[in-house]
Amino acid sequence: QGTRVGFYSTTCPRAESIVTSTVQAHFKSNPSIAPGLLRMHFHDCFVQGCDASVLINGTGTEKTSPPNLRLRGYEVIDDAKTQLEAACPGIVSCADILALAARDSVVMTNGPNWQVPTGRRDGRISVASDAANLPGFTESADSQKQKFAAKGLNAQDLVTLVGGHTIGTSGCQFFSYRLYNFTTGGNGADPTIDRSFVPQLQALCPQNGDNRVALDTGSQDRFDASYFKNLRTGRGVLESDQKLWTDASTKNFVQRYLGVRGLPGLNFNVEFGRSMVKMSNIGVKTGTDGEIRKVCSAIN
Ligand code: HEM
Ligand SMILES: [Ca+2]
Ligand SMILES: [Ca+2]
Repeated sequence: QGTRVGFYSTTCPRAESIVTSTVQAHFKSNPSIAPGLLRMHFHDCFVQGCDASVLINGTGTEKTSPPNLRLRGYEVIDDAKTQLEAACPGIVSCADILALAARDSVVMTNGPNWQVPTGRRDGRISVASDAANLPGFTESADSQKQKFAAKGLNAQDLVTLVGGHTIGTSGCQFFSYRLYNFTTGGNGADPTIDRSFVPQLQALCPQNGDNRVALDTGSQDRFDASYFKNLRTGRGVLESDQKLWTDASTKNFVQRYLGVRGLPGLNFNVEFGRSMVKMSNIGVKTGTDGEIRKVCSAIN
């Protein structure tokens, strides 16, 4: 008894199309909800499984933990839920809405489409300290691999899923320490950053400023393999991203996405869908576990 494609086909046949049209409507007025929803699904799955625990409001819930403070797109999930409760009350879980919305977000940014198994139920626990499961932006490749392995995801899944950084932005606060006084001597920047990229990032992130900067320079709105090219040329924005090029095993997967000669090629679009299905099945509650929330921001 796990998740399956088409779980709502008889109980709420319009479930998936309602989610898609809602994401589409919000995306039209604000394209930044696409990266927002993709990231939110990842942050949900890594804490208590994909159970919408990240959506709960209140003191001390996951939402209030540092990695989740900048999540975007809650209003999209709430909007879809309102419409789904009108169409099929008590049937569609918030966890499934988020999993479907993450897929739709990738499709809307010209990425691959894939079938999302559904049937997740919503959790009743949301505790800020559990968000420590999430990898941090200074994390070594080894430690990133460990945190993914703890969720049943291998090194290929890690490289593939972090490839989600092909869309969206980061606040300067998560990488400006790499630009100023990171080392003494030279330009003071992290030596793994491409030398000509340093002044560009410094201009976008003056000391003490906090702008948002593309994680995939030159291609932040498009779901493509450009992110991996940027890792090769030292243009990874987050320290954790650039480390995927330093570590031998993760570098190998990056190179396979780049189609480096002599290595078996990998297709980013195909693998992304596969790894997303794995990620969106982490710790799922099904059957009579958990509940179907009435409102996504509160336990029933
Ligand atoms: C080692 C693992 C990861 C680390 C350390 C990491 C860290 C970060 C950080 C620090 C940001 C910037 C947040 C902000 O300023 O708002 C970010 C953004 C983002 N992350 Fe990750 N991330 C990781 C893995 C993933 C995965 C697996 C996905 C999706 C499958 C993902 C999707 C995104 C997206 C789409 C954004 C842009 C969000 C936006 O524009 O609102 N990340 N990540
Ligand atoms: Ca969760
Ligand atoms: Ca891109």
